[in-house]
Amino acid sequence: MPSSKFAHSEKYRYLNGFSSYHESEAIEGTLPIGMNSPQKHPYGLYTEKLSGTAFTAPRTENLQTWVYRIIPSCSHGNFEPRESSTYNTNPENKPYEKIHHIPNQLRWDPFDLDETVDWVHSLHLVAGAGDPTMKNGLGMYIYAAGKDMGEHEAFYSADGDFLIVPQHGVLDIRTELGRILVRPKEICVIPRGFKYRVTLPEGPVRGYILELYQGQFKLPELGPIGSNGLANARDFQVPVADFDEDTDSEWHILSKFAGHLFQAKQTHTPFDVVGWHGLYYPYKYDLGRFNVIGSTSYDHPDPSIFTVLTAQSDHAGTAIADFVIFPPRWLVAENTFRPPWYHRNTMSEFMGLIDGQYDAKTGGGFQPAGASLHNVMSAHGPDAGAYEKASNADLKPVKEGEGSMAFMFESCLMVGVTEWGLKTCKKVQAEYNAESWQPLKPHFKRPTPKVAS
Ligand SMILES: O=C(O)Cc1cc(O)ccc1O
Ligand SMILES: [Fe+2]
Repeated sequence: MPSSKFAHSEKYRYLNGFSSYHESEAIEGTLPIGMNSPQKHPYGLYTEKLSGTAFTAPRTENLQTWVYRIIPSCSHGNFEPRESSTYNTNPENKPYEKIHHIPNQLRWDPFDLDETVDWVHSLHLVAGAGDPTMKNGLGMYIYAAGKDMGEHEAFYSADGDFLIVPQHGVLDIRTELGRILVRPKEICVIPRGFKYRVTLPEGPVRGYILELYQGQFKLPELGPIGSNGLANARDFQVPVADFDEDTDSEWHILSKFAGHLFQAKQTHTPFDVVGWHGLYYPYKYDLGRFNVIGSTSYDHPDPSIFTVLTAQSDHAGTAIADFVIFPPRWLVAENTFRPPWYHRNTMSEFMGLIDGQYDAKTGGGFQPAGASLHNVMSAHGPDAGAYEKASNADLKPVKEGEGSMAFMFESCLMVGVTEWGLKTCKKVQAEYNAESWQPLKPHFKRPTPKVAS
């Protein structure tokens, strides 16, 4: 259930609605009426447009936002490379970052907190496919930070949309369009290009990110479910305009561009948008508001019923990235093996755990802040302990996963693991398969042949 702690507060105010046309003005009269680009703005603001899709994208896909700001974004010094020998999140950039494509099931112990770095330097690419320069594929990151970004620093990614899944700690994200506070069991999407500054009001943070190099996240179709259910559009929250007037200080704009870090200086804050309107914006969502649908008769349905957001490939029904959650829910299916079935999937499945336990794994090896990857056609399913438990369970209604939240980044692409993900982080569990599935015993009993009478 959604929790009351997610109530509104003064500093963070939101507009409700996914895919809605939104508008917000911090000073009344900022947004021109009946036009976008007045010759002279009444308050002396500059008009600027941020396009999230091609100008000519069909109306159903077209995303853009008009901002009215004190100084336009283009007023800055040249971008220079920063930390060019160490900062690399481009999965195709093989001379710097080796990518391993391996069919083994992989599982990681919880990733460490790192209090020495800020948001920008906290990003570790663990796995990915495709290439941001070709605008195809996705990257999966772990972030772990303990420092606020510099007081006069802002960051943006030109490479893709960030879907941020906090596991520990609170992110205070000041974006060009307004402020967002994100806590564990909430998520946030910062689309390509938006500048933001992350501070940590409650100390160290850790979590997961899916960076989508192509397309956009949408709500999944509901088909026969009807017009409500899963993540409901009105529960997505978009920040309201909130600006500073600062045209004196030196600001550093950090850009993640083709997986590398660049920096430019400017003498004004990028957080100077007095009003905006459009369809392209950052947003957050409280996973506690997800309306879970499940089997009320028999059998375990496909996990697609738990899809919060999907980014489709050009082939309808096949996702470059699905963001799927496993929230607390009632299990009532009769005469049914209730955990996930054993399976092999043409899609790759990267999983993380925000809190609690996941029903397919009893051995304690899949822990909050850890992860697993079951790549294209890599066989997986309940571990031996989970199999024993579920195949002998008394099938009364049970509340599964009270207090827990696992999630999956599912992709149609074969995912490569970075050198950091496979080796440097030192979290890969060598015995994952040996401990999980090799203990599975045969239970086969040949039926006694019928004797002809
Ligand atoms: O493998 C997993 O644990 C994820 C998963 C869950 C489920 O309920 C059905 C299929 C599936 O891949
Ligand atoms: Fe699976």
